[in-house]
Amino acid sequence: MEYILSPSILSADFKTLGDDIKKADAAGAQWVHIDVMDGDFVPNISFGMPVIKSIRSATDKVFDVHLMVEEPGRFIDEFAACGADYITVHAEACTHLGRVIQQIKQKGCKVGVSLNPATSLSVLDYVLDDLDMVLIMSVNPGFGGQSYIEAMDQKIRDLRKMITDRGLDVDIQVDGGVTADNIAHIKDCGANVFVAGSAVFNGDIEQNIKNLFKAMEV
Ligand SMILES: O=C(CO)[C@H](O)[C@H](O)COP(=O)(O)O
Ligand SMILES: [Fe+2]
Repeated sequence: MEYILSPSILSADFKTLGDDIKKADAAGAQWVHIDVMDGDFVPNISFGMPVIKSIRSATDKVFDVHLMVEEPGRFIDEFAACGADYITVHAEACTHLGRVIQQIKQKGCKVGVSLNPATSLSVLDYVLDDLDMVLIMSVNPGFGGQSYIEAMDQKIRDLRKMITDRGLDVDIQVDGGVTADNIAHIKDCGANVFVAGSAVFNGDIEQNIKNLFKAMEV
């Protein structure tokens, strides 16, 4: 299984965003996690397509776009056009989740579905076979710098079992409160894609990434 670090630029310094991304890239982080917030699905607003389009020139690493947006099906064409490789939508935000999954696939992007901490895995029952990735939110979405919710350990274990039992190859991404202190434990629970915002961008980016990879023991 491939283990991937996806630094969340929500915690980067926006005045030197391109440089911060280049540092994360040079330190070996495989993906770039891009948090889009609409002020409706979550109580915060971040940034949108023009910023994504602009930073596309800073790196050729995978753009992992996490849409915290109500009815994201309205914007899939635009996010695909500005350089997203993965587009992840929240199950809670989609009236017609199956249709949005197909929209993302039709654009040639990898597709992820995200679940808030209180959302049951059962919403995946009839769509899991169509997915490249499931994003388990380990904080309530909207802000960086929150603490990992321990109850998500069992949810990750249950999801890994569900994927294995069905003989599927679906990545499990964990987002929220991931640090060098808990990343090995989250990996043991069954996750293989790790989002880290404050644990990457607060302080020395290269050293933080080294510490996360070392703790992950890749
Ligand atoms: O989706 C998110 C928030 O809704 C962010 O990706 C996440 O919170 C990362 O920040 P941190 O690692 O500091 O918790
Ligand atoms: Fe995120």
